[in-house]
Formats: sequence, structure tokens, C-alpha cells
Amino acid sequence: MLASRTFTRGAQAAARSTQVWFHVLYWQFDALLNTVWHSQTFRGYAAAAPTAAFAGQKGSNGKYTVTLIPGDGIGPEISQSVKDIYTAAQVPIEWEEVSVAPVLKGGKTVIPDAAISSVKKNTVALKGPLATPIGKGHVSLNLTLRRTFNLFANVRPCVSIKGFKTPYDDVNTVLIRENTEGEYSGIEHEIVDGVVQSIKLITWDASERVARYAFHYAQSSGRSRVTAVHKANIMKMSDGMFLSACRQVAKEFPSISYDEDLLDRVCLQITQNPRPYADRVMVMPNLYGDILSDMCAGLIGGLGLTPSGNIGRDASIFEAVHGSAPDIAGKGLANPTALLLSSLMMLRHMNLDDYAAKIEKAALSTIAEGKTITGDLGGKASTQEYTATIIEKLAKA
Ligand SMILES: NC(=O)C1=CN([C@@H]2O[C@H](COP(=O)(O)OP(=O)(O)OC[C@H]3O[C@@H](n4cnc5c(N)ncnc54)[C@H](O)[C@@H]3O)[C@@H](O)[C@H]2O)C=CC1
Ligand SMILES: O=C(O)CCC(=O)C(=O)O
Ligand SMILES: [Mg+2]
Repeated sequence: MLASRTFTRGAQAAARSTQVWFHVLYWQFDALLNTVWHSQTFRGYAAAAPTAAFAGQKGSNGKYTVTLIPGDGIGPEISQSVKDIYTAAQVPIEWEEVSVAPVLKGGKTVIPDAAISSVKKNTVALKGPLATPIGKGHVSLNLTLRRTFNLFANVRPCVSIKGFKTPYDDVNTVLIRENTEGEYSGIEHEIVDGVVQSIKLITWDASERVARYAFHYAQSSGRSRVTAVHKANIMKMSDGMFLSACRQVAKEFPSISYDEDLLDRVCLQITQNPRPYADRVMVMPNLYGDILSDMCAGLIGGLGLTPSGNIGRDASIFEAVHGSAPDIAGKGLANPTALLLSSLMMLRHMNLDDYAAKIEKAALSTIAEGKTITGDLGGKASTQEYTATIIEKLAKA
């Protein structure tokens, strides 16, 4: 009895072991195919100019057409605020509003064609936050948009607002996040029960092009240094190659200093003293930029204040760093500043600097006065009241 049980267990173990090996081989092959497919998507861009200048034309109404994706949660409320402010400031922009709610096409969930062709045509878009289900459901639409349009650099500036008191008065960081691969590649699978593999994909081309963009950005914004932020002590090959690409690009920019720092140390140093980071641009793989940008936002008053731009060669999509804030959605409590400042990055990209400066002054002075600010900044104003104050200031300017 004992012998046969042992034999059965042995047979089961052998069968299981064969099954495990089959699964391991299957998933490694799948991972390999996926990795090759992803990396091939990026070929051919590294040596190109970092981005094309905005080449949009005004329509017969004297306005540029810009795609607007209002988004989920607080997205529609803060988008409305931006639209109202733009109307008051007479910005020569006509919004082309599209939804990116996923649709089924050929058995796959995809972004609607109308949204894709609108961004392709207009080459600039302003996007509200898009929610992503946790642990299941569709792939992040934010990432899908970034990949679809090859928006390889995510620029996330974070600057203290003069007159708005926080424990830090002098934050002025610019973080450039590789935006198409890394830990965000989404190549994941369960090899066998209880064993899951998630692949961090780093390619030379994507690293090189984001590094080159960071150096160009430093040069054109008067910052004297580029710091590559990494964990190449642990991820020796992937982050190691990211650093090698940065080092090679650094040689093309002798007037810009280059150094490297570990992500964990950078977190410590910025929270202890952010001032030294005002002279530089930080460039890093995808996930590090995601986390570090939320951390920086915390230093200046929160996610209600930090903008970003997803920059590509053929299109750019501007959006806040924050998400859809489901905890306050629909209550009129959201701070629209982050999306508004993102839209101002967009205006500067479109060479509409005067409009950007006027709106920026009205918004930042409203915050500095502190009388009509939203709850996240310690005030009592609704989204609409804050927006109305900015509009009043624009009328008086
Ligand atoms: N680019 C995008 O569209 C992003 C989308 N998300 C998605 O958004 C959803 C919610 O994510 P969470 O982790 O809750 O992050 P979140 O950024 O939406 O919210 C974090 C906290 O900050 C507050 N907050 C954010 N924006 C604010 C604003 N404008 N005014 C006032 N308070 C604000 C929220 O109320 C919440 O307490 C998730 O599905 C996530 O995947 C998250 C980040 C970026
Ligand atoms: O796509 C998402 O839902 C989250 C993305 C995110 O956190 C970011 O891009 O900062
Ligand atoms: Mg994030």
C-alpha cells in the first residue's frame, strides 16, 4: 500500500515536473517573441531628431484644432475648467473632443479609430486622466496611447509655487521618463501556479533616444547637467545598458555635465534638500519616473499641481501627472491646475507662449493669494470657484 502510494506520488511528481518544464519553455518562448516584437517596434528612431517642431496650421476660423480627451473620474470637471479659461483668454484653439473608451475590434479591446485619427491629424492633444483596473481588465489606455504614438519621452517638471507655503520653497525639478518600455512593457505571465514573471524590457534605441531628448531639453532650457537615475547595482544588464546609452549620448553634448545616481539615494536627497536638483534634468527608465514624479509632487503641494507632456516625433499628448482621483470625482473638489499647467506646456510647444504666460500668471497668483484655492491645497473653493477667479484675473489683465 505504502509502496504503491509512493509510486503514484512519484509518477505524479514526474508528470508535474514535465508539465512545469513544458510551461516554463512555452512562456520563455512567448516572452522571447513578445520581447522581440516590442523591441522591433522602436527600431529606427534613435538617431532621428528628438522631436519635430509643431507644424500645425490654423484653420479658416483662425484657430488650431487640438484633440481633447476629457478622461475618467475628475477628468471631465478639470477639462471643463481648462476650456472655460481658454475661452476667457481667447486662445486660438478649437477643441476636437474624442473618447478613448476601449471598443472591441476583431476580438481585441482597442482605442476607437476616431480618437487615433484625431491625434494623428492634429499632432497635439490634451488628455484628462484615464483609470486603469487593478490586477485584471484592460491594459492601461494611458500606456496604449503612449505606445500607439511612440511618445517616447515623458517630461515632468515640478516647481514650487511662489507664495504657496509648503515645507519646501525651492523645488525646481525636471524629470524625463522613458515612456514606452521598461517595467511598463506589460509582458507578464504565470509560468506555473504561484510563479509569475514580469519582464522589464530595455532597448538600446529607446534608451538612446530618451537620453538624447534629455540632453536637448537641458540645453534648450538652460540646465547645465543631466543625471541618469538608475538601479544598475541590482539590474546590472537592463539599467546598465540604459546608462551606457546615456554615457554615449553625453559625449555629443560637451557643454552639459553628466552624472549618474541611484534612485533610492535620489529620493533621499531630494526630500532632504531639493535645491541642487534645480540645475539639472533627470532621465530614467519608465517606472522610476512614474514613482519619483509623484514624490516630487508631494514636495510642492500635491498632485493637483504637477503637469506633464508625452513627447513623440509625430505627436505629443499633454496630461497631468495625477490619475482620475475617484475619491473626489463628481464632487466639484478637484484642482484643475495640473491639467491647466499641462495645457500651458502644450501652448509653448505650439509656440503660443504669450497666451501661456498670461494664463500661468493668473493661475499661480490665484494660488499665491490663497483666498480661492481648492481643498487639496488647504482651501475651501470648488473647482468652479477657483476657475472663476482665474477668469476674473484674465479679464483684468
Ligand atoms: N495618466 C493617467 O491618466 C493616470 C491614471 N491613473 C489612474 O487613475 C486611477 C486613480 O489612481 P490613484 O492611485 O487614486 O491616483 P490619483 O492620482 O488619481 O489620486 C491620488 C490622490 O491625489 C488626489 N488628487 C489627484 N489629482 C487631484 C486633483 N487634480 N485635485 C485634487 N486632488 C487630486 C486624489 O484625490 C487622491 O487622494 C487609477 O485607475 C490609476 O491607474 C493614475 C495615474 C496617472
Ligand atoms: O496608466 C495608468 O493607469 C497609470 C499610469 C501612471 O501612473 C503614470 O503614467 O504616471
Ligand atoms: Mg503615476
